[in-house]
Amino acid sequence: MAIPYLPKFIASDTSSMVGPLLAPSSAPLSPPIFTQDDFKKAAAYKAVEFVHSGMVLGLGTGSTARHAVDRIGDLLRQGKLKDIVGIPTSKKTYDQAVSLGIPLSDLDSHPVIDLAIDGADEVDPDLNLVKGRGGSLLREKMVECVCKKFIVIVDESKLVDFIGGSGLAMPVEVVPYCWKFTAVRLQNLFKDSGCVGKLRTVGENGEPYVTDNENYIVDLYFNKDIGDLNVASDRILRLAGVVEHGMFLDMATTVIVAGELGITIKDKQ
Ligand SMILES: O=C(CO)[C@H](O)[C@H](O)COP(=O)(O)O
Repeated sequence: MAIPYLPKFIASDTSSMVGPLLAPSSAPLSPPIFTQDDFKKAAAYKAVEFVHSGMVLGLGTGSTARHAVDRIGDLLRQGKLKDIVGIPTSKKTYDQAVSLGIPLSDLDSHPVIDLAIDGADEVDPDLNLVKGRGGSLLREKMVECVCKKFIVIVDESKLVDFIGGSGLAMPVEVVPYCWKFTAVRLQNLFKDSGCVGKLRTVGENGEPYVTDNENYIVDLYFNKDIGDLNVASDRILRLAGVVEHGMFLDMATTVIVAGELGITIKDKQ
């Protein structure tokens, strides 16, 4: 279902609108120009329409999910949502939610989640995802695999023909112990797909990126389709030293895509 009225979903905050949308009505008509962040926000706001008072909510991580968490905070403050409990998927989201006054809990106290809203790095035609380029894949997967509904929010640049199809990383969280050994073993699993594994680093000195769980991330790059994703998933998870990978297979129940043509809602068949 394509809804060709993107501005409708971001109309409550016109500060993010750019170009002719802010121009006076007497200005010459020209096509509105939206930024990628406008699309992220539009998808996020649409997803928050599915949030109801009393829900236990999985709160995603990343620049798209951030808009959804902000919106939930706004609605709580305005009294339009009540009795929400948020389960954050990262320390960053925890901090954001605390700053917005969103009541928080964890999976020990709330093992079943009504709805999770999160971004993704890739979405394939079957709604399989790559997540974790923001580094939070483990907690995201723990939260999102126990939710009744999982809404993924993306701008249209995240749509791919096959997982790995963006040419960007498929992250794997590994224990720091002998990570090089694990990276080589991961790479060897997908030799036929030209797989290259690189340790994710930060800063000028190339220090390893450390996840919220004190692990490292090996980013896998493929130069072609890796085939059966469930087989690939099993092979990765069988390697000692691997904690979790960023393929979220058969988990999304709905994907909301925002782009030049408006918002599209895709439901898992
Ligand atoms: O998986 C994630 C973090 O681990 C993010 O949801 C994913 O990287 C998308 O991020 P963004 O919305 O900033 O593009």
